[in-house]
Amino acid sequence: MSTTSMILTKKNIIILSIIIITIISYQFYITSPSLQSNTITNTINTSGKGLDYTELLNLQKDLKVQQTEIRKQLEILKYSINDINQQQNNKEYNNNKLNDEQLEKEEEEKEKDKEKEKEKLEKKNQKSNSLINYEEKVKKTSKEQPNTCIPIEGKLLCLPNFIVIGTMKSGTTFLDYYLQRHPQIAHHSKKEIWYFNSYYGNGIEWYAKHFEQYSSLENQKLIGEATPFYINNPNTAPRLFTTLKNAKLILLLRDPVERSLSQYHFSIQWLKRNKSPPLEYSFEHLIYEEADVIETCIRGHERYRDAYKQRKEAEKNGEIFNEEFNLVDPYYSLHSEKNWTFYKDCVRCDKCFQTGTILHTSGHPTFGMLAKSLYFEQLDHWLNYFPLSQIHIIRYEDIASQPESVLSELEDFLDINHIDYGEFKPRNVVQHDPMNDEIRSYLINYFKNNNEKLYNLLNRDFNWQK
Ligand SMILES: Nc1ncnc2c1ncn2[C@@H]1O[C@H](COP(=O)(O)OS(=O)(=O)O)[C@@H](OP(=O)(O)O)[C@H]1O
Repeated sequence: MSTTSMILTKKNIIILSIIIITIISYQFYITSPSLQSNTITNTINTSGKGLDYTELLNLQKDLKVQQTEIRKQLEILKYSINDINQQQNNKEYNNNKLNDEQLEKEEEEKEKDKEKEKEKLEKKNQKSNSLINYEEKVKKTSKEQPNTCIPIEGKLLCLPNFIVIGTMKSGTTFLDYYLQRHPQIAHHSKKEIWYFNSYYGNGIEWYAKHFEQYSSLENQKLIGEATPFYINNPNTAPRLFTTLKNAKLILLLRDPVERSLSQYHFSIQWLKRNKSPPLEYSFEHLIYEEADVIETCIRGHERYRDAYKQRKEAEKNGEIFNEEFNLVDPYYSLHSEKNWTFYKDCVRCDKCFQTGTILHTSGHPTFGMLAKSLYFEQLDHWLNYFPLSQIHIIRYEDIASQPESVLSELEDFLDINHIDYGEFKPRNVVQHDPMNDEIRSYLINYFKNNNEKLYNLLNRDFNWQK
């Protein structure tokens, strides 16, 4: 029972008692012998005579009747109070009973929950124990470099222990082709899985299923893949770190001037292959345009950030701000009709102001011909997650000219045997004319600073065009 209803009941009792007492008193007053006796006394006093004996007897009789009546009423009142108290007690009892039952139920449910938690924990422990066992076993069997394996439905799915993270158009297909021929390296279903940049949401099991798996851990091989777009996607490094923080990383870097041109010709082919409209713009046109966008969108980010803030603020206040925003954004009006997400992202979201995000914006294969070649900025971001000692950097020009010695060094890095790969043939070649001198010197100049920074960071001269 709630406190309020208790108070109400007590209040009711008091009110009832007052009413009954009032009624009785009133009755008593009307029939009161004292009232009569007052009259009698008055009579005695005024007449000067006393009452006779019969009158006194009658008075006494009346008094007794009144007394009995009062007693009766009091009895009734007592019963009523008892009754109310009884009812109240019953209610309290019932409520207590209900509370007890509820408490019992809650206790039971708590117990059940505890049991469930216990079961879950036991299952989890069993799982992690089996993982530990597997890992221990793999450690014993594959010497230096244990695979990261996950037990799924009674089977063990093993994940890469090395990943080629970039960069696009730097001989990644060539490298992957020969690594796949090494007997200590497991086969994959395709070179580029795009898990850490695009398909992360598909889950680790999806990723693991792209690699050849072995029933016996004794035969376990090294596992690897090569997605050139990992390096320029800012999400990849943190995702890779949380999933495979011990994976060995391989990065191919090519003279950025040549890399940009290679990407341009790749784009022409890609559009043809995908039956898209052909590229209307020359290499030069796109290079100058992108340089302009990078300058205003990344380097001049403050101006855009302010415009973006203003726009958000206006939207919050229910204002329509597109007109004004477009005025401060020359690229939006210039490129909106092309529907290229590169420019839209640049002017419309603040995440593109982080260096790196704009570098991976997809939507068109020509995007980032310059940006993808700014290696220092990309690597700088990766070094927040992986130590340099974990990243084996290969100069494209070296693998192109002396593949044998480059692969031999890589075998050492991966801790696998040296093998004879036979004859080397270029892979993924796109025939194209060289660039003209004007754009070449523009590009050499464009990449100069960034290249210098890279050389300093790695303490290595890549000897690219100066
Ligand atoms: N052995 C050898 N020697 C010299 N050059 C070679 C070799 N193998 C591949 N290549 C050149 O590498 C370019 C393709 O790089 P990728 O395979 O990384 O491209 S992709 O990002 O996977 O599309 C592509 O460059 P371009 O021809 O300039 O476009 C290939 O010709």
